[in-house]
Amino acid sequence: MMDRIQKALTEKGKKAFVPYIMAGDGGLETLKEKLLFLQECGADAVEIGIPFSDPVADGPTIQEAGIRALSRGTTLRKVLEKVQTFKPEISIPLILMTYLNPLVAYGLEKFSEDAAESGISGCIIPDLPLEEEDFILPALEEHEISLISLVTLTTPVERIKEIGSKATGFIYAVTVTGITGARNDFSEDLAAFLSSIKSVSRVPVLAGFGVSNAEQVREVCKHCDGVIVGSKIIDLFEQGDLAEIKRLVSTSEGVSLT
Ligand SMILES: O=P(O)(O)OC[C@@H](O)[C@@H](O)c1c[nH]c2ccccc12
Repeated sequence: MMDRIQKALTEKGKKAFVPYIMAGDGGLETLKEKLLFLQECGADAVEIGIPFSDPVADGPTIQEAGIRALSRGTTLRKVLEKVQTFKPEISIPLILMTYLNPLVAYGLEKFSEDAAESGISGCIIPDLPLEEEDFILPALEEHEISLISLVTLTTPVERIKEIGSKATGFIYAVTVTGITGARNDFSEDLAAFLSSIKSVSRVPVLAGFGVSNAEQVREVCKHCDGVIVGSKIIDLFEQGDLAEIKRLVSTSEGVSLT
């Protein structure tokens, strides 16, 4: 059975575009307007980052956004409470990107319950290894929250197969060896990497890390089902360039699913 995220990413018959924003960057009161704007631009889901003091996978742009958000006192609890206030206005799936620590501090059961209450459809937890998934999976499953799996260029084939057979929501294919942030070009192996994941995955495969312009969106989308764009979206919100965000998000409009 398709879960809510899978459905949203495939039902339009086009490649998916999933922007990432940092909750609390610019103040938590801007979260609603940013989400509504992205939804209106045609985003198929939004990844909401929870700021954390030791964000091991984050590049400079996301780290700085996280520091800005933390300095305004943003916490996981406040984010969930805020999202709950405008939940009826959001029709696209919201996916939380958080490291494990804030979840453990919150309490896994309580978190899953509150997240579901706020309408959260999925979670990305980059520092949770596959072998430890059972730590949180039952609580998430009970509340119909998908745990999104990450696959990187260095993930062995056998492991990709295992992830592909179990994945829910979508598979997040990390397109670079390193941290988040804009890049000029991708690995030559990118096409092969993405096709190998697609061949074993029962859910859509979305690629992220380093995608920062329309040309890259089109290029990467040739080999998978959609893209995730973080640092560039954060920069554009910082600059107040909403027109460019709209243009970038709509790039995937014209690219059909293959
Ligand atoms: O910023 P980029 O290069 O566009 O990549 C997306 C990324 O920022 C977002 O998905 C993300 C932010 N922090 C993460 C940690 C792990 C995995 C993914 C993420």
